[in-house]
Amino acid sequence: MPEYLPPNLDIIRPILWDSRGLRLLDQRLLPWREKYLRLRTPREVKKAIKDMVVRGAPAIGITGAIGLVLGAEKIKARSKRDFLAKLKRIGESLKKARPTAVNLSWAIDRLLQKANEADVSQDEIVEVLRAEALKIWEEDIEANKAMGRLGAELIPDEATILTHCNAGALATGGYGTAIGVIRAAHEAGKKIKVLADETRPWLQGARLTAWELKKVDIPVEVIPDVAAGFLMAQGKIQVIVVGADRIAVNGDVANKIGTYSLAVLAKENNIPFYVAAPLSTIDLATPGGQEIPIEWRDPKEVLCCAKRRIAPKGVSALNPAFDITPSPYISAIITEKSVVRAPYTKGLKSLFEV
Ligand SMILES: CSC[C@H]1O[C@H](OP(=O)(O)O)[C@H](O)[C@@H]1O
Repeated sequence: MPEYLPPNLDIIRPILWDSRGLRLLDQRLLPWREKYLRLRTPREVKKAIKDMVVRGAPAIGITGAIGLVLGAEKIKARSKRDFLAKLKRIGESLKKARPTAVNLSWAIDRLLQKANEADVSQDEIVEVLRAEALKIWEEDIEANKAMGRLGAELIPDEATILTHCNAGALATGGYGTAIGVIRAAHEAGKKIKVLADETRPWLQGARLTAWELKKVDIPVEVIPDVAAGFLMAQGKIQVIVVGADRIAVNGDVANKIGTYSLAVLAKENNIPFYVAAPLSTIDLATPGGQEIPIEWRDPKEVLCCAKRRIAPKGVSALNPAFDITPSPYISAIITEKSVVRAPYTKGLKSLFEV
């Protein structure tokens, strides 16, 4: 059974792919159980992304791309034109799984463009798409390691680093963006330790970041989200590094809900606030944060904790999954190419100049 995996696969593997389909580490069950779900169709992949079996901007981009390949393998078409039209419909449907992270639409559009450009037979297009999906995956791991190296230079030795949500190997193709910076600083011999916001309501920090950092032997403690400001004011945090789901061309950042509050508190306490993200998360077509679509999820995610309802029946909840941090609150954006500082529009655009 051939496996389709990048050569530089990380030790933490949320995504596995072989000729029988796609296997996803079910992140809803971590840290209690390490169980893989097998998916064979784009519909199953779309549901897995929507239900957050896999989550994190680059990881859902890679997963969406593989979902498109799974669909392409099964298309019955009368002509290449018919094949491409059916492929596009599958891609457009996958894009709708989650709206905020630009990586999902970016990855799907990259494969659709590759299919349209390929001057090969319909069967050969599937091979082209499979190769492109793997290339996206491999590029993401390399990008994480490159931004890790660049970001680690910003981390003081013996620093306590606060991070929010999970921007690690579980959220990417491997190694991580914000967690990649942390891993690189640790691997460079810096005696750092991490405070992980629990990140209500989905608890990506307490459940996923703590699980990841423990696996790679990086000291980590979980804190309630609401404790971050106090710990900053007490001088217990020297630097903050978070991931991103979409970065507008002016440097405004969409990231997990709670990020904006951290950025304002960081500025108030003169603590550097860094965003680590690959170029695939930068969306030059989005002028500013107000144009980024924010996903609102099921209120039940707020109203329940550990499968028990924590609010009285008849009381609902608001559950915005992301917020927008205006660029003036961001000290720098760490990418695989360079560390970009204000003025962000010029710096971010220059990353894409050939
Ligand atoms: C490296 S992208 C990680 C990014 O995605 C997370 O959101 P979710 O868990 O809902 O997919 C969060 O915003 C992280 O910063």
